[in-house]
Amino acid sequence: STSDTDASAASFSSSHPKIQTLEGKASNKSRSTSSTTSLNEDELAKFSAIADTWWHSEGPFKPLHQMNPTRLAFIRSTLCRHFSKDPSSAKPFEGLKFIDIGCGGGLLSEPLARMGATVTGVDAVDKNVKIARLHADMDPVTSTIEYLCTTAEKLADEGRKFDAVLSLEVIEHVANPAEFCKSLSALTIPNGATVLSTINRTMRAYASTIVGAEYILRWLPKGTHQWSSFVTPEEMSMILQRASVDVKEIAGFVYNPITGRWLLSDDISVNYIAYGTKRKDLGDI
Ligand SMILES: C[S@@+](CC[C@H](N)C(=O)[O-])C[C@H]1O[C@@H](n2cnc3c(N)ncnc32)[C@H](O)[C@@H]1O
Ligand SMILES: [Mg+2]
Repeated sequence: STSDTDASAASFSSSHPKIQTLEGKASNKSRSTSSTTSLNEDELAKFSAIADTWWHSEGPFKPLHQMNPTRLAFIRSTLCRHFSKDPSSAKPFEGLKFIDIGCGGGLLSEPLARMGATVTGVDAVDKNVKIARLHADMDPVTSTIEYLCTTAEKLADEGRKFDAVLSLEVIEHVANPAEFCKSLSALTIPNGATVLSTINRTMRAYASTIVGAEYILRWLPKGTHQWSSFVTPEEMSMILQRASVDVKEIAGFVYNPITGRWLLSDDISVNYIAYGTKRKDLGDI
C-alpha cells in the first residue's frame, strides 16, 4: 500500500516526507479511513520488545512517567475550559467519553479515569494492552477502562465517537501522520477536543531526544526515535486543520535536569503538546 501513496506524493512540495505521502492521499478525496493503515511494523516491534517495563518508573518509559504530571496539568486546564468543567474538582471529567490512542501501558488512561472520564485505551501492540489491563485491574476506579488492541482508523470505521481524543507521543511512530489525524478527527464528536503531543523536528530536538536521551543518558533504547519522523508544530496545525480540527493552544515541555521535573513553557522547540477543537462542518449536521 506504500507504492501508490509514494507515486501520488511526488507532485506535492511539503518538506516532510510522510506529510507529502499524505497530501497525495488527501488529493484523491477518499473519505474512507480504512484505505490506509497507521501501522509501522518496525515501530510496533520496538514497543512490543519492552512492553513489560511500562510501569517501571526508572525503565525505558521513565521520560513518560516524569512528563505525566506536566502533560496532565495541560490536559486538565485545556479540557476543563473546553467542556466548562471546574478544574479544581476531583473528578472534572465525569460524564465525558475520552479515547487514548496509542495508550501503551495506560500511563495516561489511568489518571484520566481517576479524573472521572469514561476512558477507552487503544494500542496496536497486543502486549501493551494486556499489561495495561492487568495494571488497571488493580484499582476499581481504573478497572472501568476499556482497553482494545486496535487502531484509530478501525474504530473510526466502526463509527465510534468520543468527546475528546488524546494521542500522546504516538504520531512520530505512525506510518501516515495526516491520515492518522483524519482518523483521530473522525473519532471526535463535532465541537469535541483533540490533544496530541510529540517532538519537534529541530536540531535541538535531535541533540536532546536522540543524542542525549538515547546515546548519552541511555534513557531510551537506541533507535527509539527517527528525527525525520518528528512533526513540527506548523505541520501538526496544518494536518489537523485539514482534518477539521482547529489548534487552539500549543505548549512546550522543558526538562529541568536539576529537579528532574518537566515544566510547561512557551519553548516548543523540542517537546510540545497541542489542543484543538473539532469543527462542526456542514457534513456533520
Ligand atoms: C511512546 S508510546 C506512548 C504511550 C502513551 N501514549 C503515553 O504517552 O504514555 C507510543 C505507543 O503508541 C503505540 N502505537 C504506535 N503506532 C500505533 C498505531 N498506529 N496505532 C495505535 N498505537 C500505536 C505503541 O505501541 C506505543 O504503545
Ligand atoms: Mg516517541
